[in-house]
Amino acid sequence: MSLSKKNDILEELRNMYYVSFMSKSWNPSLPNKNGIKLTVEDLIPLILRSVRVQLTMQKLNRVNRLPMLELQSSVRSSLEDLGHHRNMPVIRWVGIALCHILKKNYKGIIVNEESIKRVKAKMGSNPVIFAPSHRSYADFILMSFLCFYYDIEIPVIAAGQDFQSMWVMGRVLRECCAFFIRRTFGGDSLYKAIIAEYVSLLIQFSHTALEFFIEGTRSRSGKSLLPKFGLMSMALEPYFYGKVPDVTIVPINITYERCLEDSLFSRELLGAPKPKESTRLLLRALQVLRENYGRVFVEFGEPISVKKFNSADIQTRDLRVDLNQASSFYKERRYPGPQVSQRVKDLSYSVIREQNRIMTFLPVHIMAVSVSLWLGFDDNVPLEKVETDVKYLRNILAVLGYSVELKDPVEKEIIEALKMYSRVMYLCERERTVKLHYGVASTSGASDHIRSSRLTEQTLTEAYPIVFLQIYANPVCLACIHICILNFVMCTASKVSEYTKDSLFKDYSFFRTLLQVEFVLYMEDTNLIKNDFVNAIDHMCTLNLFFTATTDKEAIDLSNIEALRNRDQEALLLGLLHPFLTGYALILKLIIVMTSEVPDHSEQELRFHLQKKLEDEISIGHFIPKYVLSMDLIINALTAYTMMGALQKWQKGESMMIRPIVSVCRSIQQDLEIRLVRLQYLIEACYQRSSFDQCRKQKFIVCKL
Ligand SMILES: CCCCCCCCCCCCCCCC(=O)SCCNC(=O)CCNC(=O)[C@H](O)C(C)(C)COP(=O)(O)OP(=O)(O)OC[C@H]1O[C@@H](n2cnc3c(N)ncnc32)[C@H](O)[C@@H]1OP(=O)(O)O
Ligand SMILES: O=C(CO)COP(=O)(O)O
Repeated sequence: MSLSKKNDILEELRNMYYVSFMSKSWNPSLPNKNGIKLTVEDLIPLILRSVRVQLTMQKLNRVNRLPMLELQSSVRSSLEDLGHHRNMPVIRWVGIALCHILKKNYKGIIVNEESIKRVKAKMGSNPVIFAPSHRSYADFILMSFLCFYYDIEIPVIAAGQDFQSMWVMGRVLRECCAFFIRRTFGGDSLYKAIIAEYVSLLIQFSHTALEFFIEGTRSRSGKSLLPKFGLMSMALEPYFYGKVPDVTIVPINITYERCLEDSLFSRELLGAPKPKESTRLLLRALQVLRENYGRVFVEFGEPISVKKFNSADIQTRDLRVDLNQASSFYKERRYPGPQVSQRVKDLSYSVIREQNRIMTFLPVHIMAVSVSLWLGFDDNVPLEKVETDVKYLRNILAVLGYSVELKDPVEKEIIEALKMYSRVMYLCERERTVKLHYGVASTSGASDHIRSSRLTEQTLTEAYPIVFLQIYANPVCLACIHICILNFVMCTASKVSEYTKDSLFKDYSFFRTLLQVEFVLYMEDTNLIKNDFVNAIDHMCTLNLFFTATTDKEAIDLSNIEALRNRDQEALLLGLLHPFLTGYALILKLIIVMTSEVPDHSEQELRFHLQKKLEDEISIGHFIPKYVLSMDLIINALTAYTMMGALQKWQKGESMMIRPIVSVCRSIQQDLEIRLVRLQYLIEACYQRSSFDQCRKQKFIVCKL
């Protein structure tokens, strides 16, 4: 439970006139006092004259025979098109509309003020990057709104180009400090040079913060996504060129009690395409936003000084180069180079870790874990069972150091949360059980959208509420991932008592590697991996799961193993991994079968093929969580298997092709499957013992993988 001072800014706004709040006289603090106000008009001449853009234009002129004047005017016009403005009257008007929308749809916007104060105290002497988590469109709106509220200059924000084409809104966003970038730069060297220079100049000379979403897109699954390195690398270039003394990166976490896009995300995970950004859709969405979206929690993380981060390594001094060498650096494309690239990677993963460390947990996250797990056995989950699980998980999250907003009596909180999600789950008062509403997929205002998925109507009907719930359970999996892996390894080992610290570490590392994409687990820092392992063991000692503390650092104490086992907690932790490991094992099996007939597939085609095949597996009646149908899980598994050398990818024309390396696939399969059968057996045993007796029980069939 967090002791920090939390302020509900909506409570204050409710007692104010929006117009007077938004028209207050405003003297914001400047993230970088050495900088100046910069908009696109100031930047255009600097970018045109820059060594980088000049050299790129000269090359295009030489190689492609494009006239210099034409190139210059194309740079100017694309900059006029993509660049940001800071139009205070527009920001204030947008703010007035926002006050109304936020007040209408949210119960509270709860901000850890201490965390903002800490960040403000560290700001001022060098460039600042705001790096929020990205789970909703509401993220960037809230960020700018909070900056206004807490008197911090509005940040300049990197927005995807798709927003630019929105009628009127594209213009409005630009006036509110957004600049637009393509989602991917491909081989367009001039475009890349323009954006790199734009970002570099902002970092060097702007007095405001640069904000961007390091994940590059909203996570549909509630978990983090792998970081993108492109923008981070550009933003840190001035530091590595010695043009700025330091850069401060501020990781930020925004947690929603109910995410505006949860229905949409559930449909997208089941294979429906993302609707294109448009003002018409936005207005329609605003009209239908009549539900209660609960509270939002905002936490600013510990600011990361890039200089300090780097000085942890003795070679850092070599990484920074003399400004006078810039021209030869651009010519020879020596930035970033392998060492800087590694540092950018390390930093980017650290940002995601910090965003996750400061997550807030709400009743819905915790109860979603319990309901999702037991729904695999029965359509009715006893309220009493959910309550016990919620108490266990609350304790686990608190031991892991997370902020948990869940008071006693727990039952009351669960019932309140159920009301907020009444579209997908409800309390059956008579039986005192939690049930799901099936069939909501096509009645939730977008039947055509979900039908564009390739799955059958029946599958969609059944899978939609489960995928919806899993989006809320997923942050808990992310938070508990290290103890989940250790618990899984211990529970499913053939001879637990024979484990040494080394052999345990080996198995932990194997499953960490398998889940590295799913849970953004960094694999390139051996110290970090060891630390995570040791901390997980400590946490398990505190939770009385398997281990007791020992004075010998290299040993683990397994002497008391049976006495320590708490089967209910074990089952919950196993349940957290169940959908992922089942999905990964099935995907591997299906790939081997499919590719024995046709060895090469395009990645795109393979994803949809796999989703259809997984649907068949589910329909045969095996005990398989329906979340395995999630496109996010399928894509993550394919990426992880590629990283592990089980799949080989290559470009063929426009398509990315995939082929399995069967021997590697089989060896992973062996390690995975035997343990999975044990996992399912253990969860079932827990189900049989627990308080489900009053409910109808279905025959449990262990999934044949
Ligand atoms: C009062 C209230 C008012 C309210 C008022 C409302 C406010 C209203 C504001 C609106 C605001 C809207 C806000 C929308 C929010 C989005 O739209 S979020 C989506 C847009 N933002 C982002 O995507 C940011 C993160 N993305 C990136 O960083 C991506 O890398 C990029 C830059 C988009 C490019 O992506 P990509 O082409 O897929 O490439 P990627 O793999 O990342 O790598 C690109 C380059 O990085 C290099 N690279 C790769 N790895 C490394 C490494 N480790 N180290 C260094 N370099 C590396 C590669 O070498 C490559 O370079 P080249 O080889 O091409 O030279
Ligand atoms: O990233 C975005 C900015 O909010 C929007 O695009 P996505 O739909 O890819 O999340």
